Amino acid sequence: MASRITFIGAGNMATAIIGGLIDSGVAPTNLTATAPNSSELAPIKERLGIHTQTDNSAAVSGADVVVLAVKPQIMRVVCEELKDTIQQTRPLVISIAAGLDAATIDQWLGGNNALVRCMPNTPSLVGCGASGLYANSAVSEAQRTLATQLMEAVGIVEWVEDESLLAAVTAVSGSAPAYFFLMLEAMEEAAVAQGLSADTARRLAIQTALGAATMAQQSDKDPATLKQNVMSPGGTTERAIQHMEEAHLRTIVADAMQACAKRAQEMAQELGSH
Ligand SMILES: NC(=O)C1=CN([C@@H]2O[C@H](COP(=O)(O)OP(=O)(O)OC[C@H]3O[C@@H](n4cnc5c(N)ncnc54)[C@H](O)[C@@H]3O)[C@@H](O)[C@H]2O)C=CC1
Ligand SMILES: O=C(O)[C@@H]1CCC=N1
Repeated sequence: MASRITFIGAGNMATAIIGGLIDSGVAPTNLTATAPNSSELAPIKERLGIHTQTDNSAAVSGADVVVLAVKPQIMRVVCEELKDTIQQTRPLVISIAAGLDAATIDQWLGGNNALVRCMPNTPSLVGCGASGLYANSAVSEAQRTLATQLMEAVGIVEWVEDESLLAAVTAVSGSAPAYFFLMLEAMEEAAVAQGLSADTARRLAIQTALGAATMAQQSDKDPATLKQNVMSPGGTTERAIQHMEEAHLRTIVADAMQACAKRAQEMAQELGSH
């Protein structure tokens, strides 16, 4: 991918995508990241070899793709700062902000922009990202392909044609690495309580999560069947799963994902009165 890509914001999500892009073979010199303080940018420049800038407008001039990777709460200010340059240079704009809808961001950027909304996740850093994408009507087929290539460099891509479904994507993949990290935390704590060292417990739990995810990905069997295959009748797993079902784990997960999607919708309303 020879495109010049500028990231506005150089935080957790931007650096995860940048790291994944570089690992996938994108030249660091084609990548620029911005932040208000050069003290935040210096270690990123040093570690990744990308260009860095504290001036957002200067950073977007000459870019083919601009990735808006700041917190939703400051997106408006940032867009207004970029508006004039973007109206002149017309790059493909990709917003990764949770909640904020495409029409709002487009309006903040002066209107008629080719805009993709993307909900990525932090495993992009290790090439195992999962991103949901939505394109507004100004996005060309070539730009859609470019956005797909960009995010496929760091993981899998699923397009949605109904923008409101990005809230569900946020619940099932954008926020979801945290659910699995919570599970790892809880399993480590429980194993330590049963006498294992924290190191041993963590290594075993992480490898098991990786193994289960890899099996689920590679197998032609669904997760329910794979689960059943671990459960010997009258055995240990059956007892553990019975406990989780009786504690309503499915309801807990459903409620948490509902709350997550609802928060994405609330954020759109709070921040995006276009
Ligand atoms: N962290 C995650 O797992 C995910 C985050 N997102 C979205 O990504 C966006 C960024 O989130 P994080 O990376 O977690 O936040 P973060 O706080 O780690 O990064 C924000 C970055 O924006 C920079 N920044 C602040 N003001 C700026 C300005 N005026 N101009 C340029 N840069 C500025 C900060 O210095 C920082 O580098 C958010 O909109 C969030 O909704 C989406 C999916 C997953
Ligand atoms: O928690 C958040 O708001 C962001 C969006 C998805 C993951 N992190």
